[in-house]
Amino acid sequence: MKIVIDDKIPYIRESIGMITDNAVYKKGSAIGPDDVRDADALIVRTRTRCDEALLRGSSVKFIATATIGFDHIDADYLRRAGIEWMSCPGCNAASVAQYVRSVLLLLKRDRRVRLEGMTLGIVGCGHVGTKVLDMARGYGMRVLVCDPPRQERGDEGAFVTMDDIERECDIITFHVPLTKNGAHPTFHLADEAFFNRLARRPVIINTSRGAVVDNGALLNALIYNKVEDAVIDTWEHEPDIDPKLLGRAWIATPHIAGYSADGKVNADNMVIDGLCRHFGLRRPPLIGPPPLPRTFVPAGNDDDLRLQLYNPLDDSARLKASPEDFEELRGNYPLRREMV
Ligand SMILES: NC(=O)C1=CN([C@@H]2O[C@H](COP(=O)(O)OP(=O)(O)OC[C@H]3O[C@@H](n4cnc5c(N)ncnc54)[C@H](O)[C@@H]3O)[C@@H](O)[C@H]2O)C=CC1
Ligand SMILES: O=C(O)C(=O)[C@H](O)COP(=O)(O)O
Repeated sequence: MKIVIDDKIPYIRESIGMITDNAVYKKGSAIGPDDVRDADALIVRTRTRCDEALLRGSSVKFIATATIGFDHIDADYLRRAGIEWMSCPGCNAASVAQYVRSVLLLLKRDRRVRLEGMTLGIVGCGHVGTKVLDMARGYGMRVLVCDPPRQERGDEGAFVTMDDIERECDIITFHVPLTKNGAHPTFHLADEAFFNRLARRPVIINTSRGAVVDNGALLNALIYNKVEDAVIDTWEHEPDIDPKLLGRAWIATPHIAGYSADGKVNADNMVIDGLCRHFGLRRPPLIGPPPLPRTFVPAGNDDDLRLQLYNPLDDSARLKASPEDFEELRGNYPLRREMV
């Protein structure tokens, strides 16, 4: 069985080696029709667009993306082509929540913000948003949740409109998938009109997908003081990000909010499960995350410990110093642990 695999999926090689001796590892953005023509399965990240241009005429029967987001998968084409596919729902949700928690702790420590006095708006409350909700409530924050699809399904919980988010929030964080169709598309959900309606000069956090926020409109909102600050992990046109927006953002990271070792291992295990189920194979043993480095010595109170485990300002400094290395910074990322 031939499996083509993105070469930046960590920890997976040993398990794949127990499944096939014909695994081809390649840079995600370089995987092309010639690579997949005679393949049975494809294991990708967000850097491989899986559509007709890649797959027409190939023998691929199964695709797994080791990510939560799947806007790089052309699901309609795969259905028509009879190719089964899977993503990894929730795999790195705790990692993204860790990122947002660290941002809140930096606001508290470095900006002297009293979290108990703040209103946080969560736009999109699925795997990630729910973890952010629990965490923010734990800090005594008032939290407003906008999630029209869940509200329409009659899910439990109090939901608000985007108008409420715009009017009442001091911090707004986006956790939606990138969609262009359907009843509630998220492409440019935060556009110029959104920024013009903001009442409280909030901090904007985007760890979802770059194009959920119109980056040009966000830049103008920063320039004209409509927002207090921006924390940007996901960018329009990655890796060619807007240098002006990079310069203005308080925290600017290269799409690594989900890059915990724990999240990567979760994704690997889900992918291996799906692959073995699809092809009726015996499952190799579960993969586990690596231990924390011996040099890690916990110090201080709970806030200090959490910032010691992960401080996004470190990633931000690296990206600001060399934005041209956006993909390298991701590809060679020192994966963090979510907890001790
Ligand atoms: N920066 C990073 O490293 C990572 C980014 N992500 C991104 O975060 C997104 C969210 O992840 P999850 O929470 O796991 O997804 P999820 O699918 O569990 O939750 C998304 C939520 O957004 C809601 N939603 C959809 N359209 C909406 C709209 N127009 N307005 C408000 N809510 C809307 C859905 O009803 C759902 O509850 C992913 O789709 C992915 O693009 C995910 C993991 C890592
Ligand atoms: O899971 C997702 O969705 C993400 O955005 C990942 O955390 C990052 O994607 P890749 O770097 O693995 O493509």
